[in-house]
Order: sequence, then structure tokens, then C-alpha cells
Amino acid sequence: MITLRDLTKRYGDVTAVDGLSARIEPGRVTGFLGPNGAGKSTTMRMILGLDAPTRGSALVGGRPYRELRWPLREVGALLDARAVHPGRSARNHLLALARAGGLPAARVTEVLETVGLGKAAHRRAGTFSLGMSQRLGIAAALLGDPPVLLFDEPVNGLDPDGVRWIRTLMRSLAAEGRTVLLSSHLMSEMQLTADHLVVVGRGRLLADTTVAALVADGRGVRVTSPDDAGLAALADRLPGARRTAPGTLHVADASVERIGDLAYELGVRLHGLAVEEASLEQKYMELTGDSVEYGVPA
Ligand SMILES: Nc1ncnc2c1ncn2[C@@H]1O[C@H](COP(=O)(O)OP(=O)(O)OP(=O)(O)O)[C@@H](O)[C@H]1O
Repeated sequence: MITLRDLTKRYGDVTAVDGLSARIEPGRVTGFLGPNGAGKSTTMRMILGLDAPTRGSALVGGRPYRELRWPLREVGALLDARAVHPGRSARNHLLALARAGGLPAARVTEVLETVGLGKAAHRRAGTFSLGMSQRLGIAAALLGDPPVLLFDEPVNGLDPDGVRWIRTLMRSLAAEGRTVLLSSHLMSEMQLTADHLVVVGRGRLLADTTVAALVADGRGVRVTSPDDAGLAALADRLPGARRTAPGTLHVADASVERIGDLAYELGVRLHGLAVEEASLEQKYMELTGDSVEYGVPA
């Protein structure tokens, strides 16, 4: 469990994180979303004791990071995959971490296998591709077999096979009862991987909800017709209807059967009647629309 209470971080005039409170629960994957500069990395750094909060607290298993007795065994993290000594082999990099954390060398062999780097164990990390570096970073996070794991953009640079591997790994870590906090800008991937979402914008909490609830919120029926007047007549009788494009209505809160019957009754010719799920990307855009700091004009 990770607990954030009124977590705030200021860098001079910039408020990177602004009164953030949330509980990241065990047994599920929590996606951490927000536009560039929203404060996700700063929050993760405070959870890991790499930055001190200006106000509030970030607790791992009820305690601040600096009070953890065996940090590697309590929380693992991938923040910056390139933060590895380039001259060291993957194995030696992990061995150094294991030694510092009081972990047995056998664990290094295990995690190298888990992340698929068994064959590259003796290669210098400086020669690794971005995807291999990500795998090495994940191996480091898993080293102490911790109950709490943080991953900042772990799919960055991974090929489709690697992306799928991450998805399966995240889900199995959560299924083992661990707390998994995962940031990513890939919404389609997040929709497949996360159970829960914490969305931030300009350092503030915008949503703390399940993926299912967020996506269900945009569910509806798409009605298409060549008959504009007919669509208007339909819309008059359906409170949840709104025109989304020429010849198209989106109707929330009504079944396909009800809309089909009504169209029949009103004599409106239909070309399409389909249940529509909102994508996470759509909902994310709606949520964060006002919080995008570094965007280009539409
Ligand atoms: N060490 C620092 N000194 C000054 N400002 C900082 C520092 N670290 C972060 N910031 C600022 O804090 C804000 C939040 O940055 P942060 O990196 O946490 O955002 P993020 O959500 O991780 O963004 P991204 O999606 O781009 O990785 C930004 O405005 C950033 O410029």
C-alpha cells in the first residue's frame, strides 16, 4: 500500500505536486496518468525518498521511505532505465545492488531470467538497447521481491512483444497481492493493464477511479441516419442524445432496442445503430483537457 496525504512539492515558483491525497491499494495495477509535467515522476521520487515533500507525506506500508529497514525488500522501482553504469555488465550491476541491499547473489540470476536477460547477463549495460535497459531496470525493481512496485514509463522503447510481456508481468505482480503503480502515456495499453487509475493534472488529483467505471461513463449508442430532420426528432425524444457529427447521434442511457423501436415509430430511416464504449483515451482527454501545460494549439 502506498499512501499519499496532502503531498506537495514546490521547486521555487513551480508547484510540481499540489496537495495530492490517494491510496494505492495492493492486489491491483494502478495506472498513474497525467499530461507532461503533471507531477507523476516527482510524486514517485517522493515515494522513494529521492525528494523531500514541501508539505504532506508519501508512505510505503505506512512508513516514509527513509524509515524502511530493508528498502529493497519493501519497495522496488524503475524510474530511469538509463541510470546504469555503462561499463558494468547487467549481472554486475544487479550484484552491486544486491550486495548493498543484503540480498543473495542467487536472486540476481533469478531476476535476470525473469526479465529475459539471462543470455545478456555478461554484456555491458552501455551496449544495451532501450528495451533491454528497461528490462534491466525492471530486474533491479524485482530484486528484493518487494510487495510495492513503481514503474515510470516501463513500456518506453519496448517492441510489441515486450509491451505484452510488461502487461502480463504487471498483472501477475498484482495478482500475487502486490501494490503496482505504473505510469504510461499509452492509453490503449493502460486500458488493458490497469484496474484502477489515479489521474493528475498540474500536480492536482483529477480522478481516482476504476478503469471500468471511467470507460462505462462514456458508454452509449451511436445512431447514424441520412435523415437529419428524423435524427432531430429522435433526439427530442431521447434525453441522453447529443449530435456528435453530421448524421450521427450519441445516446447515453438508452438501449439499442428502445432507440430502434422509437425510430420505427417516428418513421426515421437508420443506417447504423451500435453500442459504443468510450476509450480510455477519450475519457483521459476529457479529464485532462484543462490541465495540459505543454501542448500545441489544436
Ligand atoms: N528538480 C526540479 N527542479 C525544478 N523543477 C522541477 C524539478 N523536477 C520537476 N520539476 C518540475 O515539476 C513539474 C512536474 O514534473 P514531473 O517530471 O514530475 O512531471 P511528469 O508528470 O512526470 O511529466 P512527464 O510525463 O513529462 O514525465 C514540471 O513543471 C517540472 O518542470
